[in-house]
Amino acid sequence: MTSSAIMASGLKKAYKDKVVLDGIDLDVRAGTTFSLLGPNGSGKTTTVNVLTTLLKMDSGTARVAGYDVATETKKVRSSIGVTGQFASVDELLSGRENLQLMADLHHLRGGEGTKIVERLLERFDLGESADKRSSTYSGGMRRKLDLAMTLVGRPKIIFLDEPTTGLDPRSRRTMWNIVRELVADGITIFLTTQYLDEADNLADKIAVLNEGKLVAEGTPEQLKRQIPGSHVQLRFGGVAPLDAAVRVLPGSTPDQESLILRVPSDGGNKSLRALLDRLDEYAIEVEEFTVHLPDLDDVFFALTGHSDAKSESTTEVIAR
Ligand SMILES: Nc1ncnc2c1ncn2[C@@H]1O[C@H](COP(=O)(O)OP(=O)(O)OP(=O)(O)O)[C@@H](O)[C@H]1O
Repeated sequence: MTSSAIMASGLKKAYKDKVVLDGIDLDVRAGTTFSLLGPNGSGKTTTVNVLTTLLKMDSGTARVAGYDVATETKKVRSSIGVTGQFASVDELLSGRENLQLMADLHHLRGGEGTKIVERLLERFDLGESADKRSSTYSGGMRRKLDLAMTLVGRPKIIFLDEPTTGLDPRSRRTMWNIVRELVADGITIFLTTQYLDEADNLADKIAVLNEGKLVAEGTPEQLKRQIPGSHVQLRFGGVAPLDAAVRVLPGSTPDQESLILRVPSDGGNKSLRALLDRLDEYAIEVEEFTVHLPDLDDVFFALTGHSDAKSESTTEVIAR
């Protein structure tokens, strides 16, 4: 049976007269990845701070690992791990020393602590640099060490606050794989991110936060289905083939300046083939053929009116 790892109802938080969270409800199933997606300043970190007991909410209720965040802070804290944008790594210490320090803080004495530290160094591929000062580590290594430090306490729920902001694509992928492994081990992940592709790749469920309110919630597929944006773009070498295509492709929208024709399509093989056959039938030459499937970027834009969330495009360009 799946149960809720995190439940929140009517979370509100304001700084003076600035409302930052305006009645947030959350239900995160145990053993899943939940992503809170939102642009800069939308309230993601504030939500994490409330749920991790670092910040008191003004009103509402929240339970994490079954404990009340307002009255059972110690129990909440012992069930969770938190890694933030500002890692808790002590730069003067080596990777091994940082991990050992965490083992000591969790009272893992002697052999047990050492065993866990060695296992984590190996798991996170930090063995070779284990005895180097962590100030010499790359951004990706530091994030990995930070997460490894969190795991020393064997948390059931991990809050990852923008874990890949500022990382290069390779380090991001490594971090994503680590997150997947943690979930496979039964850990619940609460992930905040500004990256649409990150939420798309990792999350079982996404909630979109905008100006302190949840504006949408669902699986990545459910969110994408809300936006009927799929279409094909055809670029022509001149006005004559563009006009000819408009005549034979009903529902299409031409842009005379860029010589681009936008044709509604579900993007499936069958309809793409039919479209190309029709162009061939009328001997209309196309310079470029692009399939645009709606992605979370479209969803995000439609819901928030912002396009400042970052994503890798899912647009496929087929030059003819
Ligand atoms: N201590 C504070 N005092 C006053 N305003 C604050 C405080 N902390 C946060 N805010 C404001 O609350 C809003 C939400 O901030 P928050 O850090 O939760 O957003 P975020 O979605 O995590 O943004 P980012 O992606 O930039 O980290 C912002 O407008 C921020 O300026």
